[in-house]
Amino acid sequence: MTADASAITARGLTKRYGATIAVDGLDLDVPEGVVYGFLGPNGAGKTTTMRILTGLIEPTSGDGFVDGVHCTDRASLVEHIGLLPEEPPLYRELTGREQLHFAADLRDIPWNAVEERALDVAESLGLRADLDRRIDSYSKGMKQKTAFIQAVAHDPAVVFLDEPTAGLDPRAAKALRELIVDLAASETTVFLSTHILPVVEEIADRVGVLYDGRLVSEGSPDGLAAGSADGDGDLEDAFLELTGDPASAWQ
Ligand SMILES: Nc1ncnc2c1ncn2[C@@H]1O[C@H](COP(=O)(O)OP(=O)(O)OP(=O)(O)O)[C@@H](O)[C@H]1O
Repeated sequence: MTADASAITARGLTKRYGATIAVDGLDLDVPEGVVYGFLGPNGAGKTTTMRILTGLIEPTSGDGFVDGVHCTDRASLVEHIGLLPEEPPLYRELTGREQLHFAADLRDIPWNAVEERALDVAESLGLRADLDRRIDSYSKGMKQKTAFIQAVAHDPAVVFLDEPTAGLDPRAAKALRELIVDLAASETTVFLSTHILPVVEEIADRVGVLYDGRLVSEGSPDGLAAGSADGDGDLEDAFLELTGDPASAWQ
């Protein structure tokens, strides 16, 4: 199979853990320069999908391409992608600035090639003044900001974000949403996994809903909401209908 023009393509992507099928024959086509909201209930397979597409684990079968690079070609993939995982890997004994240097080094990118962009993002998130403090003195939100900067500083073609606003105060969360929209406006593709549906309604161009490892619906946030049973529901109504019986959903 060859890559096509999509930023992200998956064909029959499958991941099994023993008897558990975490991702089950997933087909995806994410166009370039969009914010793609990747939704699904706990255990649906979102993290597993992102781990496959970012080369952290290999699929059991099927293919995935990101910016034209096969997901098992980890060495090539690294310059094309940025990843903010659920539990960001940060070295507590480094300062924020040293951590960002280190992340650039890992990609073989000189710090001066990413410095301006990294500092701009730090400024937008209100972290710039704290960059010379050690990470072990950072709050949860400050660590999250550092991890986000680390994911985007090298200007990758595709950024994978897992709950990027976790731990951020309302001002920082707003700034981060604006940064995500700016990324897409500059042709970066943002693959956004979150349970915060209003964020998806606000900033996603397309939404895919995963359930039991399968894509059960895809479209614009408005399109999905309009597809809910009464036709005038919101994304939450559509999500609950697509992923279980809304009458039995916890209120
Ligand atoms: N390393 C692993 N070993 C065994 N099972 C796993 C492993 N990783 C994930 N799973 C299983 O795969 C399924 C999908 O998990 P995954 O973490 O991808 O879901 P998720 O959609 O990201 O969930 P959440 O919203 O809770 O983060 C779950 O049944 C989970 O228990």
